[in-house]
Amino acid sequence: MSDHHHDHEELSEEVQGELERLAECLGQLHDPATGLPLDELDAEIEVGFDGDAVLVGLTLGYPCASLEEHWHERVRESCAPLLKGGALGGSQLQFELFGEIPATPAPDVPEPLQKVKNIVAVASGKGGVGKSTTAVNLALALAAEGASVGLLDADIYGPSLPTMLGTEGVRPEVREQKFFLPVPAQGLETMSLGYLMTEDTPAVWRGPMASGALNQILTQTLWGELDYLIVDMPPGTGDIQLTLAQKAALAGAVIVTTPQDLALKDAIKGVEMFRKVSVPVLGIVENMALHTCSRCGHSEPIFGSGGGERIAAGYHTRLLGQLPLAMSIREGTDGGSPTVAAEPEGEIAGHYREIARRAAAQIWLNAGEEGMPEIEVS
Ligand SMILES: Nc1ncnc2c1ncn2[C@@H]1O[C@H](COP(=O)(O)OP(=O)(O)OP(=O)(O)O)[C@@H](O)[C@H]1O
Repeated sequence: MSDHHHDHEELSEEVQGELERLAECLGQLHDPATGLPLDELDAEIEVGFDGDAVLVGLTLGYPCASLEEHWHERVRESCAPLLKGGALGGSQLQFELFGEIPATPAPDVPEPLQKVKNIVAVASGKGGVGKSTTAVNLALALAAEGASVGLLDADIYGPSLPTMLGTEGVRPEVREQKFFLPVPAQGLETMSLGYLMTEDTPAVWRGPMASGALNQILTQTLWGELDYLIVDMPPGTGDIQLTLAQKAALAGAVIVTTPQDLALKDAIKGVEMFRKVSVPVLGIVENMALHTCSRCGHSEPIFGSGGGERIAAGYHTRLLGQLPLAMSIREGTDGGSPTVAAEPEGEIAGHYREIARRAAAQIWLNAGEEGMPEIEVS
C-alpha cells in the first residue's frame, strides 16, 4: 500500500460524501451488454481517494476487455463535475475495469466438467445455417475479451472444428487409458469427434453409436479451469440434442438462424427444445442476414429483415446480433483461421465480440436470478 493510501475511516466527511455522490452517479450508467443501469446489476463499483487521485474500479460479470476505454471515457464524464471543485477538486481519475465471471451451479455434472464454470450450447434447428462458424468465432471472441474458453465440437454428422482451427490430423493425448486431454488451438482448449475419427470411420455415424461417442468425449475430456465451454451442437432438435442439453447442465443456449422463413421456423423449434429442458435461451444470432455488395460496399437484407428480432420478442428472448453474408467469414472458417482470429480488430470480429459479451452478460443476469421461480412462457 502506498504512503498516500488512506482507509475510508480516515477520509474527511466531506470527501466521503463526495465519493458517495460519485458512486451514485456511476450506478446510473447503463451497461451496454445488458442495457441495464449498473445499480440494477450485480456490478461492483469501488470508489476511493488516495489524496491525489480518485480511484474507481468497476467489476462486471462477463468478459469485457475491449470495453476498458469505453468505460473509462464514460466514468471520466460522470466524474468530471465532482473533480472540478469541492473536496475532490483537482484530483486525477484512475480507473480499472474487471470481468469476474460467475459459475452456473451444476450439481450432478460428471467430474471432468466440474472445473468448467459455464457450459453454453450453440445450436440451430437445422443444418447449414452457420452454427459451427458462429460457435468457433464466439469462443474466440470470449477469449479475446479475457475469458478462458474451451470448444467442444459435438456435431456428430460432420465435425468441422479441426478444419476451422487448422488442427486436422491431430490426435488428443490420452490419460489413464480413460481421459482425453483437450487439444490447444488458437488460445482455446478444443475437443472434437473429428480428432478421433480415422479414414475408416464411417462419415455419417448412426444415432446410438454417435451419441455414445459424443457422451464419451463430453464426460471424459479433462478440461482445465474454464470460464466457458462452448458446445457446437449437432444440428436439429432430436433426441441426441435433448439428451446432450440435459447431461451437460447447460448455463444457456445460443440459437443460430438465417433470415429465411423456413430457418426461422426451425429456430423456434430450437428455442422450444431448450425451454422444455429448462435451459435458458441466451438469445438468437441471425447469420447471413445482410449481403454486402463487393463492388459498392452497400449492405442489404437480401432475405428480408426483422425475422430474428420478431422471434426474439415473441419468445421472450433477445436478438444478440446479426452477421453479414461475407466472403471473408467463409474463407476464414474453411481455411483454418476464423474471422475473429484472422482480423481481431475488424468490423466482423467486432460483431462477434458484441454478441459474445451479450450472451455472457445474459448468463450473469441469470446467475443473479438464482432461486427465482421459473417463469413459464407458453
Ligand atoms: N456469415 C457467413 N457468410 C459467409 N459464409 C458463411 C457465413 N456463415 C457460415 N458460412 C459458411 O457456410 C458454410 C456452412 O457453415 P457452418 O459449417 O458453420 O454451418 P453449420 O450450421 O454448422 O452446418 P452443419 O449443419 O453442416 O454443421 C461454411 O462453408 C461456412 O464457411
